[in-house]
Amino acid sequence: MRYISTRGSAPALDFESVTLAGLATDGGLYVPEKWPSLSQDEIAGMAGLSYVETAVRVIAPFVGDALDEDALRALCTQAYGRFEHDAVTPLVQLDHRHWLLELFHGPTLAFKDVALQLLGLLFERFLSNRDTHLTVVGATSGDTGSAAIDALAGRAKVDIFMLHPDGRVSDVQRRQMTTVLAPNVHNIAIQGDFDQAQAMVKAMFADPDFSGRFALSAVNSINWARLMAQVVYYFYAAVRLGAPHRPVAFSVPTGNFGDVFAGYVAAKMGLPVARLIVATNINDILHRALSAGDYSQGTVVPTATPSMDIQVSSNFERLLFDLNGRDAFQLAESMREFETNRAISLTTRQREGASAIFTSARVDGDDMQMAMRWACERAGQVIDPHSAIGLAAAARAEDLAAGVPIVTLATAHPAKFPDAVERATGARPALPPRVANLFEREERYTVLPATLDAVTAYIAERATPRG
Ligand SMILES: Cc1ncc(COP(=O)(O)O)c(C=O)c1O
Ligand SMILES: N[C@@H](CCOP(=O)(O)O)C(=O)O
Repeated sequence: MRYISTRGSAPALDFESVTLAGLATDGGLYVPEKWPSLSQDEIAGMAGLSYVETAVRVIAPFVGDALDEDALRALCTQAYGRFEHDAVTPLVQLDHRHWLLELFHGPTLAFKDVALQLLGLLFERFLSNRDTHLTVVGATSGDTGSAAIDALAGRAKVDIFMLHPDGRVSDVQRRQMTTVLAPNVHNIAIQGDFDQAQAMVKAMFADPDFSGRFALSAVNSINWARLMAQVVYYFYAAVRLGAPHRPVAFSVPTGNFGDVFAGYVAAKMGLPVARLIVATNINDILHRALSAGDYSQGTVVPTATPSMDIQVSSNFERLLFDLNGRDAFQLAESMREFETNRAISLTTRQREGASAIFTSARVDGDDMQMAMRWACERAGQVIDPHSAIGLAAAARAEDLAAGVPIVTLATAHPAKFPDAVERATGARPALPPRVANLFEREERYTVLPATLDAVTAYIAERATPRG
């Protein structure tokens, strides 16, 4: 399998190189040259398989000869062995139509663990044969940071520098990052928002001097391997609900468009996905783009769903590329226009292609709270505010054919957002035992202004040059 950049002027790479590279050198995002497909029989053959075996079948076409099947199985077994639920990502029924796909049973209690536990192991394996020291730079609105730090803390040949928006993540999210004191972990709180942090990360990749001195890599969903690992749970859930003989819809709380793009990839591979519902909070660039073709950056408004407080959704570029006939020249033009004007309009072709599978909904704080209360009172489930945005959007999908189950992705454990959960339901969720002493641990992080100079100087002083 080869990977090409959405902007067309970076070299095509194999799986190992694309995993280590993260972002393409032309500023684009890597996608497989061709979507692999699984036949209806192959999908039917996933019935009853464990999560690990499902992962091996879904991931194998993407890794090519970088890993043989036994090696892939060993990595998946190790990665998902750290999850606290035997099913890894269990399905929970809410009523006759609605289901929750619980993605938060990993070490840091959010869906990011599903991909990052595997990515940490892939980095280790691919670095073991190379004389390279990796400098991972990442941006987080709360969950990617802790999951990536857990996956990489203490590993040889890699340093991680994680930027989070100062004061705009929950206390649990911040402490999950800042109490990891391994010497290769560097937490930076920037005095700005997530979009500024993400823009700085991309600028570091685009700076030939900086990226020439350090072997940069990414743990955000700009890294293809992140999305690849997330495709698995769409198959796992849909097969349990009757796929390939029955189509299934998914409602996905969305920020950077990574999780829901993984659902699009599953559909491209042959999974019968009836619909992908893109659920945003009031930071609604994706809802405006999908409902009106208006992809224009607004100001980020802090909400009770901080992980979705994003107004530039990196992975939307992957969708725009695919929907416009993979025309890299046109896409690069559009992205240049976006970088200059902070706005683009979707082409008719892109809008029509998107509407064949995506719908979207903007969910405000009141509707989010109502969904949390509904889940608690009617279905006995305490859910986190991000998952509630997804559930509220799912409840609006009244036009879906009868008999199509709607699976809402439950992206974080409610205990990561105890204040918001308590406000909505009156119940304060306790931290699970694996993180119970979080508030007693020492924290370490550095606050920096949201300027590229300040952040690159900080990193350059501490990072190890490429080998
Ligand atoms: C809890 C939670 N829900 C939803 C999202 C949105 O996911 P994505 O950025 O992949 O759209 C995030 C952050 O990414 C998150 O941390
Ligand atoms: N919500 C995310 C933002 C970064 O998204 P990613 O999926 O691209 O890493 C977070 O929790 O950090």
